Amino acid sequence: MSAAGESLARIGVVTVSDRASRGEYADLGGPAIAEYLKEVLSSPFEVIARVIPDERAGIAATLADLADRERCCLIVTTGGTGPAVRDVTPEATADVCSKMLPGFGEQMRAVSLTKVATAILSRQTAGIRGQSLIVNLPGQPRAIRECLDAVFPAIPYCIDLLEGPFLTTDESRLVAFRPKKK
Ligand SMILES: Nc1ncnc2c1ncn2[C@@H]1O[C@H](COP(=O)(O)OP(=O)(O)OP(=O)(O)O)[C@@H](O)[C@H]1O
Ligand SMILES: Nc1nc2c(c(=O)[nH]1)N[C@H]1C(S)=C(S)[C@@H](COP(=O)(O)O)O[C@H]1N2
Repeated sequence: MSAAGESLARIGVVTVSDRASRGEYADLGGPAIAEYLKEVLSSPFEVIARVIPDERAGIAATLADLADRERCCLIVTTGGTGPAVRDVTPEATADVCSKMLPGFGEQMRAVSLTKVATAILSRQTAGIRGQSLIVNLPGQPRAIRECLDAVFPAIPYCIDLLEGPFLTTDESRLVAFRPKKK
């Protein structure tokens, strides 16, 4: 609990990139996700960040650890969603989830396609493991904001349904959608 009595949300940020994990280039994706969360969320949260190679078993183990041991209510990945041989983030996500939420990928691709024709190449998806929502984003750092803006309005309510922390947003930046209670 924070000083204000609100529970501190833990959010996992996973960069899946062979080259960033080897230090061949600086990871711009993970910090861009953390920056986005700082801009949009008005409730307290902390980020638990990982940078890992495009290995299916390692990605699955990282996602499971962030969900089960680190108790992250939300885990956002970047990279490894495309058609290349080593792009296996959606498969690793499905490996550890009990339910998939295909609407997230559909919505992110629909919005991204208005910006870039190659958005069709991303197989990005989302799913639930225990009380964690896992959302995939493409590796291009510039895709992060476009994709998160497309789906973030639904994320706080999804986390409510998983009985996680009550996330609030800076409404001058992004309005979260919660159906009215009857
Ligand atoms: N985390 C990152 N930080 C900075 N740039 C990135 C990152 N991930 C990807 N990129 C950039 O976006 C491009 C496309 O991303 P993609 O995930 O397809 O990379 P890749 O070619 O599979 O290589 P790698 O897995 O080594 O990042 C990369 O070639 C790189 O220029
Ligand atoms: N919004 C957005 N979506 C995007 C892109 C982008 O630049 N912006 N890049 C596309 C490209 S070029 C690829 S190959 C796929 C998969 O990228 P990944 O393998 O880095 O996850 O995401 C696509 N989706």
